[in-house]
Amino acid sequence: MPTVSLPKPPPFNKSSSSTSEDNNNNNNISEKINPLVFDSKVVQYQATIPQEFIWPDHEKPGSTGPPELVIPPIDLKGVFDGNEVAMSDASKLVNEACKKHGFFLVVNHGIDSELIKKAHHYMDHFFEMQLLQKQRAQRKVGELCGYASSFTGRFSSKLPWKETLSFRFCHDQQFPTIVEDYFVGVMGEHFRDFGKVYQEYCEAMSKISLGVMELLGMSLGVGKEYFREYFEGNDSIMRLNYYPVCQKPDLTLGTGPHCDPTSLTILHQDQVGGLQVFVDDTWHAITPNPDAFVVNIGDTFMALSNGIYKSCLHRAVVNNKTVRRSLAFFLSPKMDKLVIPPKCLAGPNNPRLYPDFTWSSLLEFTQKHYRADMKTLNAFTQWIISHQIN
Ligand SMILES: C=C1C[C@]23C[C@H]1CC[C@H]2[C@]1(C)CCC[C@@](C)(C(=O)O)[C@H]1[C@@H]3C(=O)O
Ligand SMILES: O=C(O)CCC(=O)C(=O)O
Ligand SMILES: [Fe+2]
Repeated sequence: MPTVSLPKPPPFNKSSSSTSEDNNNNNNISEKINPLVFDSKVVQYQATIPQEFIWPDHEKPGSTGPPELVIPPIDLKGVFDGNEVAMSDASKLVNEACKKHGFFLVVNHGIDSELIKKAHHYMDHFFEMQLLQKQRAQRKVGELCGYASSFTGRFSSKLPWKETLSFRFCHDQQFPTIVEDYFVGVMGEHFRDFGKVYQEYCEAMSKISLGVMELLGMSLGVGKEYFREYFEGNDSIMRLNYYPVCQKPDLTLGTGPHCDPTSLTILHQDQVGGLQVFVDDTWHAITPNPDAFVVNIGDTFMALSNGIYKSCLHRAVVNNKTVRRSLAFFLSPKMDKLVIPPKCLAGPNNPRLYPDFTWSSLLEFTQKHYRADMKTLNAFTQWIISHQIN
């Protein structure tokens, strides 16, 4: 993914060291002295958890599972068929959920269940390789695409108990095989079938995302086409999450508490369970449903809705029994797209909450200056204001 450079403001409280840093603490441990390696084949058996993976007491997941969040899944069947009543019913449910916590489930989405199964199964072709093989796709500092074994070398504390593989998808005729080409490029010809599977999966995710954008447009009263057109040429991110077994799951987190900085997330989790959403001041478990996709609003869409819809606060916990996998499609507009809410969503009674910005500038902020958490958009807003070049 090209990193689009911002106008060059002074560095964002850059530490002197070039090693890892994160916004929550700037203690810089040089990886050169004792490089921390997160090898899933090793860490799954470790009873002693390295300090860097142990979360602060107030963020630890605790040993008892939280209550389940029970919300009615939204049936997309009629919505996608143009059934007015189905669209009206669904848009009311979406409006209620997104105003409150930014999370909902969709069923009857039309995505082939065999494709979903294949997308889960193919993950193991990559993640079960030896670490050195996986590191052929190693993600570079400041970039989003590639393989990461936790984020050793990127962050210095509160490291997530996961491996990730992230890649770009463009809904654009000019890039019809971008995913397949990426994997053949970094892993070789024997990864062509792997790339084809995720090319097809991303095309399905883009299709469902644009359908949900019609629903969101209707629910906000701006009409079906407004957001669909805005995201038509989306330049999105696909991420495969692989959470190894952890012997001390009450000390660690697979993915820490955060709001996705992107616009909309379409997530499919396997049957293990571990996704949690923060609603009514408490964490709630999302019970896996193989027929449902989890959909959550991200920071960029919260800004597009002028704060009317909430970016969903969520996290993922791990367990001491079995590996967990999830497929996350992060819908994002083109890099240079300006994030400005439609005029009808801002006015004297509801003033603008966020400045105009491009998606690429927010993405770069999360990749080079700030570890995305539950305050990213406010931190980004402050950063823009404090570096305003007039
Ligand atoms: C734009 C992105 C940054 C992250 C991947 C996508 C959307 C979600 C973001 C992330 C998952 C939020 C939690 C922190 C993070 C560092 C992670 O745990 O992976 C975030 C991703 C990233 O910066 O790599
Ligand atoms: O794995 C999950 O269930 C959640 C992952 C997530 O929130 C993310 O990748 O942004
Ligand atoms: Fe997320």
